[in-house]
Amino acid sequence: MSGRLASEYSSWKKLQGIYDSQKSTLVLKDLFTQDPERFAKFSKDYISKDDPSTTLFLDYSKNLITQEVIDTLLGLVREAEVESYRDKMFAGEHINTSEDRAVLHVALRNFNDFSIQEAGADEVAGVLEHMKQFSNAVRSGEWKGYTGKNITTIVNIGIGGSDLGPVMVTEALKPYSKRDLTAHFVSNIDGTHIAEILRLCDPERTLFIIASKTFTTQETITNAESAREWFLSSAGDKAHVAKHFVALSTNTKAVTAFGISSDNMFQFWDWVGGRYSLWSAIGLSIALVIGYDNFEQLLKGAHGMDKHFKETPLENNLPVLLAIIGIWYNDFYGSQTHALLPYDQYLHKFADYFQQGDMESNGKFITKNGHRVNYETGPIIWGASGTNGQHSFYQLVHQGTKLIPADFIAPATTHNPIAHSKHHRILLSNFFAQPEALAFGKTEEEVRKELGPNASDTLVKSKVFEGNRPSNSIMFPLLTPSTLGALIALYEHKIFVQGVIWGINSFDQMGVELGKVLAKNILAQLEKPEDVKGHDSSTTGLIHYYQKFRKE
Ligand SMILES: O=P(O)(O)OC[C@H]1O[C@@H](O)[C@@H](O)[C@@H](O)[C@@H]1O
Repeated sequence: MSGRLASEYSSWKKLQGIYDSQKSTLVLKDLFTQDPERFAKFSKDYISKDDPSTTLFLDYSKNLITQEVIDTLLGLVREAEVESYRDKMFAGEHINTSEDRAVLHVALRNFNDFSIQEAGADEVAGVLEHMKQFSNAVRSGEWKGYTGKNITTIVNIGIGGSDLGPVMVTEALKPYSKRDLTAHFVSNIDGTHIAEILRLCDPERTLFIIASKTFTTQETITNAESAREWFLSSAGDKAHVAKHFVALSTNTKAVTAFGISSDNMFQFWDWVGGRYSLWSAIGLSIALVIGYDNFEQLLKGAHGMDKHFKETPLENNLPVLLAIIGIWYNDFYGSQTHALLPYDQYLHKFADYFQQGDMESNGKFITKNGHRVNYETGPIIWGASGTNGQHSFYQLVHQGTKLIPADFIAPATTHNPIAHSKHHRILLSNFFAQPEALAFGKTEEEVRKELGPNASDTLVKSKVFEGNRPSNSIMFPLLTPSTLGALIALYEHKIFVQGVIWGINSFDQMGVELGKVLAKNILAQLEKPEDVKGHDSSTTGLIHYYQKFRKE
């Protein structure tokens, strides 16, 4: 991050020039015809240096790029000093400047490879050991509830980064889960969420995991208090809380005040951002569900990608490539969104997860130096698992008026090869067909040929696919814990690279604060109409409407 606005870089200006002069010739059909080597040139294999069985394959040939575009985008990466910022992150420098904090999720999965000096980095192994002991004890049945029964249900209570990561990963790695241990996740303050989950729980066999970095988040603390009240209405004695409540937090004081002993607290540190915290104690529910060894594989998979990001030249660096291609569409083509489309049911929460990961990180208009950007920053992230999306929003992706770059993600093999893998072959045939159709479309001539001479012009036109809609394809042999770790770290570092180029701080989240403050003020005014003060007429009117129906 050089301190300048991205638009001031010479490579940015050059990119604008390339876009203006070459836009009409950047046509995928032609680019593929002109260069039979295009796929070989614009695809990369990732093989983990630590564990060669962990691999990913990235095909980025179906993008509106030439070697010149890529080279110029890489020039942007250099001008923005991304490598130096990356090294600062790994060294523990306080690159989260607004909060004066290091950004060290890489330290949580380091396994002694990188030397990191920040306070707390030397405590990571100890917390992992605590997580290992505890998860083994619960899974083996050695840890008993207050009536001497095994734990069969865990309920993670957390929100945002203290929820989405554990939810996504436990879903993604279900084939590795202990099937007789049920995991629930409560996040919403809406009492319906916890009420419906508690209906499924037996107080004698349920473990509540209160996950909150700050331990002050209103939703989490309120849900945790209601869970404790529900538990005590059966257990009676407060001493039993120790067997059924644990906390994952950086705030020992608040955890103890809640009534959870520090023995049952799993620590982490202020340099772990909420949306980067699944690798920390926040991952306890993951370790409980898939077992500690698999959790460690997840960390190791991410560590392999960290090494790749840190050590690989820019032109072969997968997170860098994803980042610059994203910038090309976001800042030059004017794309507003980016779709994540995993063709893997186990990854059905992947887009939700990176919606927070990306949008909370890069949804900012002020640079680290306090200037307003004069370009677009983070895209809107959305998506759903294939093939469901095809029967819903793909219509707009194919024939709508917007350019929506997309990442298609799929495993070559499945954990569920039912019907001799027939399902998986059909799934993959769609995974291959969609990016092809998006890229190459269907011409009027092709449609006419298909429909015959009697087809009306209108019908023919409605069936034309313009094509030239870009996508990346990411494949891997099987969705294993280490592959998932590498895949998540790939996107984390993509977000990092983009943030550095845009000159913003990807690691604070000031934008979520205002809503919290306003809601607290209003909460104090909800009882009586005469208390409702200081609002616009719309907000006042809405609160008065509520007050007509208000019940205890
Ligand atoms: O883990 P706690 O502190 O409860 O925070 C939960 C979430 O709160 C939100 O307001 C954001 O700041 C998120 O980044 C964070 O993950």
